[in-house]
Amino acid sequence: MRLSIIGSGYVGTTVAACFADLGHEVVNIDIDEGIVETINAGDAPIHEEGLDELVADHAGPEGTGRLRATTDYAAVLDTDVTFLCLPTPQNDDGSIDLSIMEAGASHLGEVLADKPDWHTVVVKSTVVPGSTEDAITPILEAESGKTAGEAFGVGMNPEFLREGTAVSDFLNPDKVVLGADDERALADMHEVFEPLVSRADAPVVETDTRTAEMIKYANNAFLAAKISLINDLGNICKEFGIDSYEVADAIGLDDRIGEQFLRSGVGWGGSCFPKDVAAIIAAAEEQGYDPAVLNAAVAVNDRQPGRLVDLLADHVALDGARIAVLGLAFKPGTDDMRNSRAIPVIESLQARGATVTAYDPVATENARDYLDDVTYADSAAAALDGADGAVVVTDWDEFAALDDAFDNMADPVVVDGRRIIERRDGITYEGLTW
Ligand SMILES: NC(=O)C1=CN([C@@H]2O[C@H](COP(=O)(O)OP(=O)(O)OC[C@H]3O[C@@H](n4cnc5c(N)ncnc54)[C@H](O)[C@@H]3O)[C@@H](O)[C@H]2O)C=CC1
Ligand SMILES: O=C(O)[C@H]1O[C@H](OP(=O)(O)OP(=O)(O)OC[C@H]2O[C@@H](n3ccc(=O)[nH]c3=O)[C@H](O)[C@@H]2O)[C@H](O)[C@@H](O)[C@@H]1O
Repeated sequence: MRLSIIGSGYVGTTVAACFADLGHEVVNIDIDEGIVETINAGDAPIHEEGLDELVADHAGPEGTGRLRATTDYAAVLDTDVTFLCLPTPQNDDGSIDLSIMEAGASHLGEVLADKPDWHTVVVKSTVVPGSTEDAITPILEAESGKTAGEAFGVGMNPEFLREGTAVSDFLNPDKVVLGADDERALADMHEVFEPLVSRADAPVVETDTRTAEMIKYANNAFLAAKISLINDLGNICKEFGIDSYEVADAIGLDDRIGEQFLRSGVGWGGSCFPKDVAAIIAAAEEQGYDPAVLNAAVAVNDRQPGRLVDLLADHVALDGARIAVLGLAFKPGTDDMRNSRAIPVIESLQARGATVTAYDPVATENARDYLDDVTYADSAAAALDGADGAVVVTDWDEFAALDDAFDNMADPVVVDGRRIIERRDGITYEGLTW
């Protein structure tokens, strides 16, 4: 099929490259000319394992030609289905900010006015229940002068990929959720996903758009709350001198609990859990419901960075100290700094008079946009050299291999927020929840 993917960020680029790999003809539309040029040169605009290869295979000079990028929305006219993969950030009060989606829908609607035949528009961005029906569809209708269900169809297809493993998550989904209030839109979505579903043998959940929207929030809120619960329990373990990872390993054997997402530590960050939990809380409150568990999940998450710094302060006088921060990205495998726990950790260290030398294998450039007065080291060993203490914020594998580097610290105190460093002789080691 011929697909247009609007937005070439983490989701849009991954989805576009994977659909091209599955045999579709795909055009990526983004307002950022740099991103468009990068894709057309055969390179991935973001750091994701396997993405460079896919973009090179299909958009590069030697590629199949099944993937290209443009800034021109008119490219939609030569396609059958459009996916909206635009950002859905939060307002100051935590509620969803749909303005970018609305702007995208408006451009798309203008173009659809000139489309002679049927077209299906699929909302892939994470949007609160009712957004597709009440906000996006009316804009498409107003700008195109056409009626949804007659000239074009609208569907909602939430995305569950994780950053760092985006390509493999997209190609091996646990489920594919197809939300539509229109039979033809649903049929188009089935046709788009057919090569993926048959290859991955993934279950398909067919539902209406509102339920599809809610499934996405329920999925993220459940996972975020699961981490906050294990963090809460981990904090209790720490008070008792118990290793929360031993406890987590045991409870994870209960199928009803499951072993995944039980890694306690400095908490959840990233571009989605924080904003999505905030958005569904705000949406629930707007309906007059107080989501007590989700509010508690946020409260526990907000406390973990401060607990990490407090633990370091138990061993190191922070005022005037130089602290090494290992890891900046919100999780390993990505250069994404959005809502990284490194931000509150570093700000708290600085507020307490410490200076910070930080190291991350890939996120340093992005970190410069989020943090002030940080010195960036070229390696973990260089960050640790002469430091008065260290905290671990991201569980990059390479930190597990550190050994002699700790010997060069002025004071070898290591507070681990991710359980990646092994206890060893010669260092004072504290785990956040163990
Ligand atoms: N990042 C992730 O792992 C996941 C994100 N999501 C959801 O997917 C949506 C997109 O997220 P990301 O891909 O992370 O966003 P992103 O910020 O990485 O990328 C968005 C892209 O849209 C472009 N853009 C902005 N306005 C535009 C416009 N009017 N027309 C065309 N392009 C425009 C930007 O230049 C950027 O390249 C959000 O709703 C997010 O919650 C869902 C699952 C996973
Ligand atoms: O909606 C989204 O954008 C995505 O949000 C998350 O994916 P992502 O944010 O990329 O990363 P995760 O692997 O879920 O990690 C999120 C945060 O939780 C933390 N985490 C994760 C697992 C765990 O056991 N403990 C823990 O603290 C990570 O360090 C990270 O800061 C979801 O896992 C995806 O299914 C979803 O599509």
